[in-house]
Amino acid sequence: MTPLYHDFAGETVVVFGGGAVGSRKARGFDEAARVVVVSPDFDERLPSPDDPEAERDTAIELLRAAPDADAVAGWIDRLGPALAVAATDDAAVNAAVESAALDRGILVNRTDVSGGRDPGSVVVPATVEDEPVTVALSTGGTSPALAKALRERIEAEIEGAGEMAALSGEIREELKSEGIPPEKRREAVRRVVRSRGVWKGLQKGRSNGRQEADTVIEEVLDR
Ligand SMILES: C[C@@]1(CC(=O)O)C2=NC(=C\c3[nH]c(c(CCC(=O)O)c3CC(=O)O)Cc3[nH]c(c(CC(=O)O)c3CCC(=O)O)/C=C3\N/C(=C\2)[C@@H](CCC(=O)O)[C@]3(C)CC(=O)O)/[C@H]1CCC(=O)O
Ligand SMILES: NC(=O)c1ccc[n+]([C@@H]2O[C@H](COP(=O)([O-])OP(=O)(O)OC[C@H]3O[C@@H](n4cnc5c(N)ncnc54)[C@H](O)[C@@H]3O)[C@@H](O)[C@H]2O)c1
Repeated sequence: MTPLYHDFAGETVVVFGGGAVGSRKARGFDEAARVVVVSPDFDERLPSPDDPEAERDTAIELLRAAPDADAVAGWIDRLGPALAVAATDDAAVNAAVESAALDRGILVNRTDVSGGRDPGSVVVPATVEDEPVTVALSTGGTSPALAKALRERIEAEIEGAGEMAALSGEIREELKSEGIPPEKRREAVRRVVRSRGVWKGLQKGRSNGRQEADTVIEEVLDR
């Protein structure tokens, strides 16, 4: 397994099966892509297709249908997804989603199998986000429960990383535009992201973090 971050902007993700797992997958992709869930019934965490009052600010579309294994390929052809998620509780339907997707060169996520995978088959990792920082982790499909437990540890570990990314990114651009030689610039940025003082300062606010960072930078640049 090789981890990659994939941009699904402008793409369609189709999820077969609207139960607990299908619902979690749909909500995991809905910020990035148009998401279509095909299922005879839908988990309560998905907006009801029959409720005129339901909030429509989500990109999730619900299609009420229960295609059998033979009909799955036709649904995939009509919807034209970049990724198909097999999340029904019917192994034959999930297998049909996988083979139809692979035949068409479409990425596929089987939620009901772990371990070895066919080429083109993807695992959805446990994810921690502190924008723009994203940590994704997988146990190679061996132990989803461990992936979740590790994700909870990392959540605490990366607290504040989003602010640090923004600050150090800004400093990097400034030092570049000031014409600081690359070696010095790299050393300054490396020290900033490792500085306990800067991390602590950022907890109090961006300007505190910036002040701490400036001290570190001055030391490196000998100014
Ligand atoms: C990371 C996460 C993302 C997500 O799904 O969104 C995810 N599973 C999560 C949680 C979770 N899933 C399960 C439990 C119950 C405990 C347990 O059984 O272990 C828990 C924990 C819990 O709920 O507490 C059950 C389960 N999961 C799979 C099977 C099928 C099988 O093993 O054959 C079964 C048994 C079903 C059954 O027997 O009924 C399969 C997969 N689940 C994966 C991902 C992929 C491998 C990821 C990796 O490489 O580690 C893979 C292979 C396919 C895929 O879905 O891509 C999400 C964490 C969300 C978070 O961060 O909180
Ligand atoms: N990846 C994971 O994290 C994970 C976790 C638990 C379970 N699972 C596996 O994922 C599968 C789904 O789990 P769940 O808890 O969501 O089950 P569930 O029973 O809550 O949901 C299954 C959904 O699939 C729908 N469905 C059935 N036949 C269909 C068809 N022909 N076309 C479209 N939809 C159809 C059902 O109506 C239901 O809404 C199970 O096979 C289970 O082994 C995976």
